[in-house]
Amino acid sequence: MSSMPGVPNQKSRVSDTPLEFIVEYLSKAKDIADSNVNVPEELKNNLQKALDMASGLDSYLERMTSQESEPLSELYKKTVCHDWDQAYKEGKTKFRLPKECITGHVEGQVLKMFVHMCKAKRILEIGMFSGYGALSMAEALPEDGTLIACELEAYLMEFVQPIFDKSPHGKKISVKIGSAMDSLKELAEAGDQFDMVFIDADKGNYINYYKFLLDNNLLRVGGVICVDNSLYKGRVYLQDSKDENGLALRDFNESVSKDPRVEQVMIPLRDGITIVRRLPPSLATCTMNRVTNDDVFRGLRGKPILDRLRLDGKVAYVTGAGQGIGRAFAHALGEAGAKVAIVDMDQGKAEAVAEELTHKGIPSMAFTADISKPEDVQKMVDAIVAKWATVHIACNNAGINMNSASEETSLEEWDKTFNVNLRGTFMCCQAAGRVMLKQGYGKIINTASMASLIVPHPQKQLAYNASKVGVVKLTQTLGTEWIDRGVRVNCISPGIVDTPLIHSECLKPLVQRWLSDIPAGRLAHVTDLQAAVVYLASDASDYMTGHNLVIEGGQSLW
Ligand SMILES: C[S@@+](CC[C@H](N)C(=O)[O-])C[C@H]1O[C@@H](n2cnc3c(N)ncnc32)[C@H](O)[C@@H]1O
Repeated sequence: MSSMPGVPNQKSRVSDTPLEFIVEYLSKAKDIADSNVNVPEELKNNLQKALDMASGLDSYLERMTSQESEPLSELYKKTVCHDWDQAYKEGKTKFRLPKECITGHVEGQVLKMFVHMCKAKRILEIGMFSGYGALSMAEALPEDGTLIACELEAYLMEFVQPIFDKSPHGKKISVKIGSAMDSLKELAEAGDQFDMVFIDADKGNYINYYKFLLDNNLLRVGGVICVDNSLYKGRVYLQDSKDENGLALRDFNESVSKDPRVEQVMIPLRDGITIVRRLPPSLATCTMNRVTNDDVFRGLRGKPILDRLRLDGKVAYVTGAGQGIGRAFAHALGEAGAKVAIVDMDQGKAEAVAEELTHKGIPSMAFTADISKPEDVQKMVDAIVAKWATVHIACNNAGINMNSASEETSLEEWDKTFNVNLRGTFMCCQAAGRVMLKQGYGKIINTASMASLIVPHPQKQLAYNASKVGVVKLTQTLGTEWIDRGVRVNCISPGIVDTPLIHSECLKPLVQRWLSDIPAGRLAHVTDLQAAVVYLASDASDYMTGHNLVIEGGQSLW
């Protein structure tokens, strides 16, 4: 943080960290050395170097750390400028609150990083004070994330709320006023659980908070507790220390270091911050507690269910990925960890979507192909194998739909539709399938349609409907023929998807008609289909093959 007029900087606001003490002692030693002619120059020089080294560290950390947000900066300023002694004298606070206990810029950023790194969605803070740590962590929470802050002093709520209200992240925070232990009991009673907890309240109770969190499952397995002040002014390791809080923290640190339920590391940041991670239950405790230690308990191959949906290291392609469903599939596969080749007839669109993925840090490539042409299909698979050595996931999504009354459907329209929708999909299955059969592993996901089950109306689309029934039969046949060689083939049948085109004036009556046929009361969004493609592409669906996964808001049931 750059120092603001009238606002003390980090150096003057923190006066009790081990580093600050070292600076103070070095400074005193240097003064004594300088005033004594008998002290050798070399000793004075070394003292100066040690002093420079120690005193420059905090401000360097400040400068090299990302700037805080405007609301955090305002919160900091408001906190350090507030007369806390006066608030105490006027009976607004039960205790005298020292402004130095604010978490502050660097530590706030560290907490924010932890939230990002452990992808926390639910956070508990014990000891909020003026809300700097709470708002820092809330900034890193996703939109639907929540932070519950426990705070003894009701006055702090009115102090901080106006700034929480100014921040777009303030609404994620709810404050529980009262003794933190009472709040913890309430949360445990309600069966609440947290991904991350920040303990920063009365030091004597740290051990009680910690034990209660673990004994009552308030911290999920794999979750972390960040403990502030774990170095407590250095008192935890100075043998002659009599400081009550220092001794409490020393006992606390000892207890944590002996607790087999966790692993921990102490970081010498400011007054010390310990990161404690709750470990999965050990085999020994499983046997003791008569737990059935099988794949269900441990997760297949040790992976919890959401990890089994990950596609890390997988190579995928999606045809028709330049827009609509294909684009949504490509993003979903990439977000789940796969490298994705964006295949489309339109080079510009393929490149634009590949660029979107690159922007999100997903390895991708653009490839132009007309999947009704055998040579294009083979070149597509060859190009992907040349770049990424293999294909694990083939998403054959490209398709066309032309409307005409059946008695007027031309052979040209019929052939064109079948050439893309069925013949093209078959050629893609075959070209990708050959690579997959050779390596004994593959996931093919074809895009069929709800039209494979019902006859969508009132529009007339015979060739499309018939071609999509063909895609389902193609899927069922390949799915059963190839499964014993590690290749699963499934298809997704979307209902009517909401696209910009559908909103044109002339299609309005048609949309009204469709809506009355859909139990879900709305058209499908491309995002409704994303989880399905990830599931079918992942190892979680290994026992599923030849399946037609229908996602149509219930339309085919009416
Ligand atoms: C070190 S400050 C917290 C700083 C804060 N985490 C931040 O980010 O700036 C400690 C806070 O804990 C609160 N506190 C102390 N004892 C408490 C208790 N038993 N229950 C709840 N809050 C408590 C104090 O009122 C004070 O606001």
